[in-house]
Amino acid sequence: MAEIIKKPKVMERAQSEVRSVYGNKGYVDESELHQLTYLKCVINETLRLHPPVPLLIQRENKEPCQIKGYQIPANSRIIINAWAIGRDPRYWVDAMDFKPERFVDDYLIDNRGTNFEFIPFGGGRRMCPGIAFASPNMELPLAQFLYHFDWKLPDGIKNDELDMTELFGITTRRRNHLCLIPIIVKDMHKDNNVISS
Ligand code: HEM
Repeated sequence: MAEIIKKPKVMERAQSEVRSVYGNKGYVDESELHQLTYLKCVINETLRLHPPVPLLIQRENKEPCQIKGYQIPANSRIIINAWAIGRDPRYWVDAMDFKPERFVDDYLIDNRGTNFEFIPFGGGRRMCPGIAFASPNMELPLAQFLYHFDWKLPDGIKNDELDMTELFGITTRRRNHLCLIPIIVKDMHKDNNVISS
């Protein structure tokens, strides 16, 4: 929500996708989530710039090995910086910009650990087993937010001035709560009487 409130065009495209897929149904459920292809790109782009587990889980190598000329002795503790990889200009055009379209254009980049430039859930045999549970749990609430409400920033805050500072740790989160104003879209509910007034 923080990234898309800063980019009105992204907000507009994501909202229009959710609203056209769910139409006058009056609510968003799991049944059509597979059709929200742009929304999935928004989530992937968010995971690229803000991976919740930025350093994955540490690995230890049993055998010595060599990677790109570096000798790695046995029993080294190896930390993989997924956060930095997701922002590396060698792998990403306009690396610091929030552009969900990059995943539309290059849809073959997925988040399942096969594209090493994008590993928000890690990779290999210890990658996150919760991915199938996590994905709809991000998609569903975000789609509901975008279907039922228009959103604006509180008075006095401009899009490009929104504080995006993060607190780093084993997991990463915003330093300050995101404060947004929801404006309910009543037309969405007219056939279903979800809103009584
Ligand atoms: C957006 C949500 C989530 C993200 C970004 C995420 C990310 C990750 C990452 C990066 C790892 C380390 C993988 C590696 O080092 O290769 C991990 C491990 C793990 N995750 Fe998640 N995770 C999420 C949600 C979940 C959920 C919902 C569950 C459980 C229902 C879960 C369960 C686990 C477990 C058990 C591990 C340890 C796996 C192992 O060491 O074998 N995660 N996760």
